[in-house]
Amino acid sequence: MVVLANPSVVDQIPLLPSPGHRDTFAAVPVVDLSRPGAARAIVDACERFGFFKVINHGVATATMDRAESEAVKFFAQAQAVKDRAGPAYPPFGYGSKRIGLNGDMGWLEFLLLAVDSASLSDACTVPSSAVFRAALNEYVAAVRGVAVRVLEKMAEGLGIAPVDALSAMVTEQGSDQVFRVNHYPPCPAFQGLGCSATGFGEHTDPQLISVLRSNGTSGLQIALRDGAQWVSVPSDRDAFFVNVGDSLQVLTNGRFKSVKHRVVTNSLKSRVSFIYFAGPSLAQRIAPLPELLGEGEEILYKEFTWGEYKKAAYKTRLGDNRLAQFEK
Ligand SMILES: C=C1C[C@]23C[C@@]1(O)CC[C@H]2[C@@]12CC[C@H](O)[C@@](C)(C(=O)O1)[C@H]2[C@@H]3C(=O)O
Ligand SMILES: O=C(O)CCC(=O)C(=O)O
Ligand SMILES: [Fe+2]
Repeated sequence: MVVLANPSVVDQIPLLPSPGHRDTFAAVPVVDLSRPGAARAIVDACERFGFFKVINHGVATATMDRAESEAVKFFAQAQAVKDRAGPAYPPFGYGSKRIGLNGDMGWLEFLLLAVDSASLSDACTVPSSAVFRAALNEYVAAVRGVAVRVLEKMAEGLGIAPVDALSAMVTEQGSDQVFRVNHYPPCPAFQGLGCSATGFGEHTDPQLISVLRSNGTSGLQIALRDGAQWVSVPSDRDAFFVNVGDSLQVLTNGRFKSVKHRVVTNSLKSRVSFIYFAGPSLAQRIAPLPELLGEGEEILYKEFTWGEYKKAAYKTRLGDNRLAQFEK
C-alpha cells in the first residue's frame, strides 16, 4: 500500500510521468559567452529551441553559492516564520503551492520579488534578513549583467543596430524585472509508481528572456516539437539557462520560440532555483522589429504594450497559450 505524506495537499497537485534516462536532453545548446561565435550560437538556439545554456559567463561561483545557501536557510525556517513574508500575490513575497491567482498548484514554495535597476526593490521589504538580501542583491546584479550581455549578443547575431537595441529595454528606467526563488522539497509520495508531483506546471514565460540557475537537482523539462515531447534538462549549477519569453517571440515575429517548460519534483532531493525575468517597461511597445521582417513578410501579432500583455497574462492559467489572443 502506498501511504501519501500529506494526502490533502498532495492530492491537489497534478501528476507528471517520472523522468527516465531516455528523456534526458543531451543536446542542450551550449553558448560560451567568452567566444566570438556566441552571437550566432544564441540566434541558432533561439530559433531551434528557444532555450540554451550559458557557460563562461564570468559570474563568481561564490556569488551563486552564497545566494543558494541563504535561500536554503530561508526555506528551512518554521512555516509560521515564512508565512510572515507572504502572501506572494499581490504583488510580491513568499508563497507556497499556489502559483498565480487562477488555481494553479505545484509542489513548491517560493519568493517572488521585484527588481529596481540592478537590485531588489526597496519598496518590498521581503526578505527582511540583511544577510539574505545582500546575497540576493549581489546575485541579481550579476545575473542581470548576464541577461544584458545575452541580449547584446542576440542583437548582434540578428544584425540589429545599435548593440543595445534589445538590452536597453531591460536597462532603461522603469523596466519590469522580476526575481523568483523556487524551492521544491522532495516529494516521496509517488516513489515507485512511475509518476511524480508537478513542481511548476507547463507554461511559457511572458517576458523577453528568463535566466535560470539551479542547484544540482534536475527537474526542469522543456517541450520539443511544439509540445509533442518533453525532455529533461541535466542540471548544471555552474551554468545559466536562458528561456526565450513570449515578448521576444513577438519582437522577432515568431522567429524565436517562446519555450514551453515545467518542473517535475524529485522524490529524494530538493531543488532550489533562481530565475531572473527580464521584462521591459510597462509602456514598451511590443511588435515585430521592422529590421527583422523580410520583404512582404506577414506580421503575426497585433500590437500591444508590455503593460497590456502583463495584465492579460495575469488573468490566464499557467498552461494557457497567452499569445493566442494577440495573434492576427
Ligand atoms: C498563473 C500565473 C502565474 C504567473 C501569472 C499567471 O497568471 C500566468 C503567468 C505566470 C508567470 C510564469 C513565469 C513567471 O514565473 C511569472 C512570475 C510570470 O511573470 O508569469 C509567473 C506568474 C506568477 O507566478 O505570478
Ligand atoms: O524553478 C524552475 O526551475 C523553473 C521555474 C519557472 O519556470 C518559473 O518560475 O517561471
Ligand atoms: Fe518559467
